[in-house]
Amino acid sequence: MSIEVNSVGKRFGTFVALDDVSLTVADGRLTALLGPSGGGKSTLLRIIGGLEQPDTGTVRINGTDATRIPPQRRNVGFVFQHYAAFKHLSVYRNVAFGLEIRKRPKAEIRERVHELLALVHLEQFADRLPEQLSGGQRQRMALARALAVEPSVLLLDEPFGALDAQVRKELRDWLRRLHDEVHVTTIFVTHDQEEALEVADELVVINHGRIEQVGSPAEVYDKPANDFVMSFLGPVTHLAGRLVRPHDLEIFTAETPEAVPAAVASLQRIGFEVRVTLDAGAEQPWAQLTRGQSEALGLATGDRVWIRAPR
Ligand SMILES: Nc1ncnc2c1ncn2[C@@H]1O[C@H](COP(=O)(O)OP(=O)(O)OP(=O)(O)O)[C@@H](O)[C@H]1O
Repeated sequence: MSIEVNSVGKRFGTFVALDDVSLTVADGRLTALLGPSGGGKSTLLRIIGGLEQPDTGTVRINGTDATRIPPQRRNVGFVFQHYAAFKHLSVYRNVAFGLEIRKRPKAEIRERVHELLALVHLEQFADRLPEQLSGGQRQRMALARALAVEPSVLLLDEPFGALDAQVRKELRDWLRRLHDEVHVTTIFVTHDQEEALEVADELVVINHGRIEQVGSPAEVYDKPANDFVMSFLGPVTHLAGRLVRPHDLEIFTAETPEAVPAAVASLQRIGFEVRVTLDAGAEQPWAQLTRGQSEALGLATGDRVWIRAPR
């Protein structure tokens, strides 16, 4: 189902959490709300889900004005960072819960729950209690539970936020594949640019209660609307007063048109990359090279080089 947010404003006291936010999410998309902490991502997600009321503006779900409809009647599924499972119920019963309270036939529930547990790769854990699962498995159970009642919209608020880096990475891949199978319109909140770039069809960059840019991961990364988006989406450095991606900065060992002279201040090897800090007088930009590039240039500390930002 499509979602239309129209001129939504929200204040907490005098603090403006959302300032005239408008956004359209197309049916079946996986959209990331990305931005720094406190920017208003969760507030926007909660307004879409009906957990929070906007002061101004409207939310339409599949063309219908849902602004005053309570969350339980919006047909949305939620997953939060700290998922509140029923501790005394098995994984199976946790996933079945929404169907049981809707008084669906037992056989239908059994079939649906097994289907969902297979989808999230938790079939063999059906009889365990939530506390007997790892953090990543618990979040997968949370997703199965949210999907059980066939929501039109899935809202995820930092669903992998509390997990370690390795598990987060696995769950990202998994969420992407799950979405390719299920196609439910999904909005997820993250402050992690890599997570957003990797998983989402569309990014919505939010800062200080405003949308800075909406676009595909490639558009937002390659054509940032402003310096904020550019800095937030990846590392940046300064050359000739401009923001430049360190991996776009070109280094030459001979004088080159449009390149400015600099000295190699330091070389630092970090995994597969080499960071070259340069001294260009007023500015100290840094470049990110592969080991191969660095070796081909034969750079050493103190060398005189010429550096250029891409056009
Ligand atoms: N119920 C509330 N009462 C008062 N202030 C609130 C309330 N909810 C949110 N805020 C404030 O609104 C701002 C936006 O919060 P929100 O949770 O939407 O940001 P966020 O971008 O999701 O950040 P985070 O990633 O840290 O959750 C924050 O400054 C927050 O302190």
